[in-house]
Amino acid sequence: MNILVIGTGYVGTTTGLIFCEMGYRVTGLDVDTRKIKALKEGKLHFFEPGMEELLMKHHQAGNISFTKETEKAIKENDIIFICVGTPMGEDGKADLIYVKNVSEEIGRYMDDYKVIVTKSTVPVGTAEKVAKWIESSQKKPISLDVVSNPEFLREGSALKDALTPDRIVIGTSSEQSRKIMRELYKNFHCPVVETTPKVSEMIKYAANSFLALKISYINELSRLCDVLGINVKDISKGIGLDHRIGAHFLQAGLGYGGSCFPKDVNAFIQTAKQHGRSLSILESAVKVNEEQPVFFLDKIKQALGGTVENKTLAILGLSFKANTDDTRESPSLLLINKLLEEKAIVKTHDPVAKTDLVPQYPSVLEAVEGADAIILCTDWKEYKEMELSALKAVMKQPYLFDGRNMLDKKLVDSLGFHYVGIAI
Ligand SMILES: NC(=O)c1ccc[n+]([C@@H]2O[C@H](COP(=O)([O-])OP(=O)(O)OC[C@H]3O[C@@H](n4cnc5c(N)ncnc54)[C@H](O)[C@@H]3O)[C@@H](O)[C@H]2O)c1
Ligand SMILES: O=c1ccn([C@@H]2O[C@H](COP(=O)(O)OP(=O)(O)O[C@H]3O[C@H](CO)[C@@H](O)[C@H](O)[C@H]3O)[C@@H](O)[C@H]2O)c(=O)[nH]1
Repeated sequence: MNILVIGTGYVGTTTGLIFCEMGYRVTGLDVDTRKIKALKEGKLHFFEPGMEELLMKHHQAGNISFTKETEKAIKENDIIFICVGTPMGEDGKADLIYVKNVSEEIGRYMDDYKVIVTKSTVPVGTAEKVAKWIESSQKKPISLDVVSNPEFLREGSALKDALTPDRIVIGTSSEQSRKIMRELYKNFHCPVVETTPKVSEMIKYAANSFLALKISYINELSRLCDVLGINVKDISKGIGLDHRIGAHFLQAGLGYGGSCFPKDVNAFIQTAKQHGRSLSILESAVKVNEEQPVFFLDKIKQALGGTVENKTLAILGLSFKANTDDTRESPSLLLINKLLEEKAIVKTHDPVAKTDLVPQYPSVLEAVEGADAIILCTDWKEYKEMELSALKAVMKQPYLFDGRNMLDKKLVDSLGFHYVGIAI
């Protein structure tokens, strides 16, 4: 069985590589010339720990190849994973244009039975649409099955998440494709949920939304903790030890960002609306998430005498979380824009992510030089290990705002800083 992944972004590339690890021959197809050129040389076009090494290994062994030749790639492969983007449309719904385009290409070029697997995060009912799009562009009827097999990897730990997942969800109504999917995943040691495409599609949205909800819950609690003089970390620990609640995704901060939670929570809300129902609990989670950077900005202004105008502020961290260069929906960029609106002078640093919004410096020391305050926005390990005394020596004022609650307040204060976290 040969595997084709369509879309060589985070999900497509990871999916391709994990199946190489399982002994399959994989082709990656993309319309982006720059990405394909890099991948063909064994180079990764995004930052993800450990992935470039694995790519090089399978590239050199001849297990993975990359192409822009759609027709040939579709004809030569039996199992096709759709891994294209499903960004948020203007109405908050998932925009399925890339999935539709790919489906029509598959229909146009397939010449024997194929299993089409949607790895992209797609709304309930999309598997049926994909089948219709494919069938309506076939020159003559050729059988196919569409399987929903959502991806649960996190950026920054993509390989580990994809190679050792908590579960695999396979949604199909055909016995033939179920057998093929079982065979594909036979060497994974985790529970496999076999279900219908609709259930599978909904599981993905329900999981992401639940995690986003957990984050918004602790973030809203953090605002109450702030006025009550309670350290929110003590609350996270105290409730997280209850196994029914669990300690994960209870870190208060600047709010969730990234290419998934914001768009998926919104799309799920829209799915409910389309069917005459509401997901009001998720609407609240979105509102809390939008308010959280504003809450933090107010704390910053309060500490700096009521305004940030003409203050030099060093933003540390641009990516939406550590270990990725992805800045999509990053709370850091949101905060930078708000600070610029309030006429602050903003400088920045990130170990890998880039921005054109404000001057970016190659070292933390250069970024904080002459600053009135450091604002920590991303939980990079190197920011936890910064030589704070050396930074203080080059700053105008020693303010440190920790938007990720990642430093030890007592220690930072003892070095002469004025430390402000999120309810800490
Ligand atoms: N990024 C994540 O951590 C993650 C995790 C789980 C699920 N997902 C979901 O997986 C999907 C893909 O996410 P991503 O982050 O990998 O997206 P991405 O934007 O990084 O990559 C998508 C790729 O698809 C390519 N593409 C678009 N149209 C194409 C076509 N007609 N033919 C060939 N290639 C085409 C694009 O050029 C791009 O390289 C989304 O639905 C997303 O919600 C993402
Ligand atoms: O306690 C926490 C945990 C996370 N975050 C933030 O939440 C966002 C998302 O983080 P994370 O979930 O680790 O990253 P993603 O790579 O976006 O992964 C999510 O989105 C993917 C795409 O759908 C799913 O596959 C993953 O299972 C899901 O965790 C980031 O801004 C984090 O800083 C917090 O603020 N507090």
